[in-house]
Amino acid sequence: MSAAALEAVELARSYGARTALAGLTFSVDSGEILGLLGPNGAGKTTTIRLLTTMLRPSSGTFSVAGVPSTRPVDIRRVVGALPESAGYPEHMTGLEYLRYHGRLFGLSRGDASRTSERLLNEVGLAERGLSRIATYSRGMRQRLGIARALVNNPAVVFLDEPTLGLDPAGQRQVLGIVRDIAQRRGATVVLSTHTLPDVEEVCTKVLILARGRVLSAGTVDEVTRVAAAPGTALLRVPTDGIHRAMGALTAVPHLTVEATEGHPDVLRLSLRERPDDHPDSASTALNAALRAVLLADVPVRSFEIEGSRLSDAFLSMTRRSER
Ligand SMILES: Nc1ncnc2c1ncn2[C@@H]1O[C@H](COP(=O)(O)OP(=O)(O)OP(=O)(O)O)[C@@H](O)[C@H]1O
Repeated sequence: MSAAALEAVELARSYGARTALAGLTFSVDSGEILGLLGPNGAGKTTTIRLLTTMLRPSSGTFSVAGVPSTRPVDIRRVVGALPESAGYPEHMTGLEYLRYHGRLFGLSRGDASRTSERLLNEVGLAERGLSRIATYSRGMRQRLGIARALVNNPAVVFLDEPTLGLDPAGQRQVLGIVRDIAQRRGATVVLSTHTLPDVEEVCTKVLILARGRVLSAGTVDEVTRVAAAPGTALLRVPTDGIHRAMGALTAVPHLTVEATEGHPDVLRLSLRERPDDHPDSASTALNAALRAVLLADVPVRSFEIEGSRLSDAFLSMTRRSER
């Protein structure tokens, strides 16, 4: 059995004729935080539901902490999950809620109480453990949901959009907890989100899905470098040189030149087609563009290559997958 905390091999799921997930293969180690990204309908929730055994795969296998997917009851013992829209019993206190879930996992009364108090502390709810959940804010509910997902001391924790709808302070708190889960507990976290800055901030790895397929996987740096790599650039020249610059750029192959709204001195250069997806080919075309403008004696005020952030990578890859 593999040493990875979480491993999937050719995992697929269809709903009738619709393929929600096709051939998902990846692995993550203990203590890693994997960002699961993708536009609506990409297959993120399906992935989480498969890996937490709420859904059966149409084909493929996976393992969690060495437990194979053929043993779903045992998998449930080693995973924890915060679903996308978790509901809570409003009349219970946070402490009662966690104790109840501890008991469901077979903890003794004493252990369930001790574990619940420790978890309330871990998610910053120690002061509010005796208040009814009805009085909790959205951020407090999310943190309680994360505490619940940790009740069985899982090897892998799945969090579906944990920062959705939280204010910046609430987001910070949740991301701090996510980091602690990985660093202090040594657990693996799978974080499904649309919030790219969250991923850049806490994730060690990223998996980008679109239409049920993997578009890219690797560290944040790798994904950003390969996908977003210099695909567009902003060129600033004196306003009276703009037509000359445009004329010079028409000779550069694979390049689209557009004006930018509200900035008469700025042109956006992008690659019309890519002979291959190698980042160097994009750099070569943009370098040729810059050279052409300089050879036409147009003074270049600035030349900024875009695409060094994960959000650019995400947009460029998901846009390409729509074609
Ligand atoms: N129960 C179902 N029956 C039929 N089709 C489904 C079902 N659940 C999901 N799908 C389809 O499977 C695909 C993947 O959906 P999924 O919910 O996994 O995407 P997602 O990435 O989580 O999207 P979102 O970001 O909107 O939550 C979509 O095309 C969706 O319409």
